[in-house]
Amino acid sequence: MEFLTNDKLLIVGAGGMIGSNMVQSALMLGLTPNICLYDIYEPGVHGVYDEMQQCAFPGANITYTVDPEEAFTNAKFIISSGGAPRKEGMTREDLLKGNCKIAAEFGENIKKYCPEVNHVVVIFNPADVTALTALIHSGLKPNQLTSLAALDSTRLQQALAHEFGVQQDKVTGAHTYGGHGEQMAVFASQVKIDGKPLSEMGLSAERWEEIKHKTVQGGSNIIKLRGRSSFQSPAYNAVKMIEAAMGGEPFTLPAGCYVNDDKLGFKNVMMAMPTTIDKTGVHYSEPTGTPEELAELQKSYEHLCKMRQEIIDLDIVPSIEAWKNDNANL
Ligand SMILES: NC(=O)c1ccc[n+]([C@@H]2O[C@H](COP(=O)([O-])OP(=O)(O)OC[C@H]3O[C@@H](n4cnc5c(N)ncnc54)[C@H](O)[C@@H]3O)[C@@H](O)[C@H]2O)c1
Repeated sequence: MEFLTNDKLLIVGAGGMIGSNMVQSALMLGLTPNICLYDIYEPGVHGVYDEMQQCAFPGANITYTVDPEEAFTNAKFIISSGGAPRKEGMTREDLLKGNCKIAAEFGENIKKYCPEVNHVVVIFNPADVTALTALIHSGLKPNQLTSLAALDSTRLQQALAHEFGVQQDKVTGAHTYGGHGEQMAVFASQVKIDGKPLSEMGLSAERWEEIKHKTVQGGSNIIKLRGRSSFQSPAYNAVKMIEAAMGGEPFTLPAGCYVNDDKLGFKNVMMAMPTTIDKTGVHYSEPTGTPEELAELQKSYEHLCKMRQEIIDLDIVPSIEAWKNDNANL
């Protein structure tokens, strides 16, 4: 089997639903034969390892461990879903304290065992804040660490495709920016349906509000339908992000990235932006939208700043002025 690279890919949380699906997706897409599965729960990760071996992927060199040193050493690419998922009735923000503590340790493991890592994707929620925590503690450059935010956009794309009865990939520019939570900013002005601007499709303002609501509640809806948090779509999209960082097809759905930009007025946050991930890391551009959309984005940014303050108050990360002591790249 042909692989994109031979570099070591570490999957953190590999015993869980997203993690185990990522291992399988990475092998099916031929990313690398060298995949290490890491989790704190031995029977779970052991079971996933056995299953993956029993798939008998040609050329695969899969290992598993519950020892962070063994896991992180020599890792060149990392994806982490290693944290608690939300249950019915919970928001992503409800996971903040526990998962941000895990994110701080995750960042420290990177700094200690694999400072030479190329790219890291953080999935566990609230992903913008866990990713920010991991970035501060890891010492990595901002373009080396992204968070999974794309599902909000693919949910919007799905809803619009259903609305107009078109194939999903005929809906373009369906993007959400800002936080990956209840306060995300859903943008309509760049959307095209089979090449035609959404504004010319006769969609009522009321119907658009319903579609927006459906997009924001997309993750909760999966929990209602399946009795658990989504796992196939996050697994696939996170693997596509890391594939892009390995030099495969660039990833162009919005990713969460570090933004500290005087011109845009967004300072010291991780948030979804118009982005491209390629072999050189993540690159963002300025979001284009109507004044109303940009005002929504501003609100979403302010919500992220509030959550950032919570992790500062909890002493999970230092105050912003002191971030440089942990990470000279910030
Ligand atoms: N960003 C997104 O779009 C998105 C989408 C869906 C789910 N999620 C989030 O992804 C995370 C994982 O979801 P899941 O469904 O795979 O959950 P899961 O419970 O099935 O798996 C999580 C795994 O992480 C492991 N784990 C816990 N703490 C760990 C640590 N400190 N180090 C290593 N491993 C650890 C657990 O043992 C478990 O095996 C959740 O936080 C969920 O909310 C994010």
